[in-house]
Amino acid sequence: MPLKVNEIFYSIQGESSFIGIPCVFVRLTGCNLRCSYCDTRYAYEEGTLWDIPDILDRISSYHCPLVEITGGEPLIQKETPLLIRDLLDRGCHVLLETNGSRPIRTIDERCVRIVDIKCPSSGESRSNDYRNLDDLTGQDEIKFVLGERKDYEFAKEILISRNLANRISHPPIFSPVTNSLDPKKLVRWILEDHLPVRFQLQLHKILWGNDVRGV
Ligand SMILES: C[S@@+](CC[C@H](N)C(=O)[O-])C[C@H]1O[C@@H](n2cnc3c(N)ncnc32)[C@H](O)[C@@H]1O
Ligand SMILES: Nc1nc2[nH]cc(C(=O)O)c2c(=O)[nH]1
Ligand code: SF4
Ligand SMILES: [Mg+2]
Repeated sequence: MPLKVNEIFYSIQGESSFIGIPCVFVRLTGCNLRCSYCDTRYAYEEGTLWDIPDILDRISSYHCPLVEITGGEPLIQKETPLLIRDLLDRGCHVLLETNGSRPIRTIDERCVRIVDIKCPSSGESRSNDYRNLDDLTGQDEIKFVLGERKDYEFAKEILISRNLANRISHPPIFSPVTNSLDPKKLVRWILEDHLPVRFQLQLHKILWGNDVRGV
């Protein structure tokens, strides 16, 4: 069965602990959520059907060992676990960016699963499936994208009550919604509360601008 693909491109990883490393991105079409701040609405519908061998060929043409599967929401397509397993079997280092509403346990543990926990201002915080937290391996990553103070309080509460910093080897990531929450404000809050998190900005947007696709 084919996968619906929005875009495949080669860029600098702009998020996660892999920030700054060359990476091939496979952006899959379709999403089950509608976050208020989503910067990838063009991936909700647009895309073409690709067989897995053709995706693998395109990826290998970039001669890059790091591959990220993103979207849209990658876990709503049935074939995504197979694509990821095939990439891992070929020796790729694979990252999965997921909204955390679908079970990550369907994905090979050799893959780094980057799980977003949606905050109130996204309008999708009821979609979080917290059972995913029990399935994290040490190399997986957790991320909060924050639009306002209420989101920060929400993320802080989950961080502490669910002991997130001790479930994974990298610090959980706190990022501001780009061009919405003042990044300096977020940094001040983190420092005031001495939170064991990693503040992060979307590097690709700093480099190339906000609405540029394929970067
Ligand atoms: C476009 S989503 C695709 C993967 C998956 N649907 C998810 O939400 O994690 C990739 C990442 O971009 C983040 N993101 C989307 N719009 C953003 C914005 N305006 N500012 C900052 N981060 C944003 C999401 O929270 C997510 O961590
Ligand atoms: N350069 C770059 N890095 C990214 N990291 C995660 C992205 C995503 O949209 O999931 C992304 C993206 O769209 N571009
Ligand atoms: S889950 Fe990801 S792709 Fe879907 S609407 Fe939210 S940010 Fe956009
Ligand atoms: Mg993006």
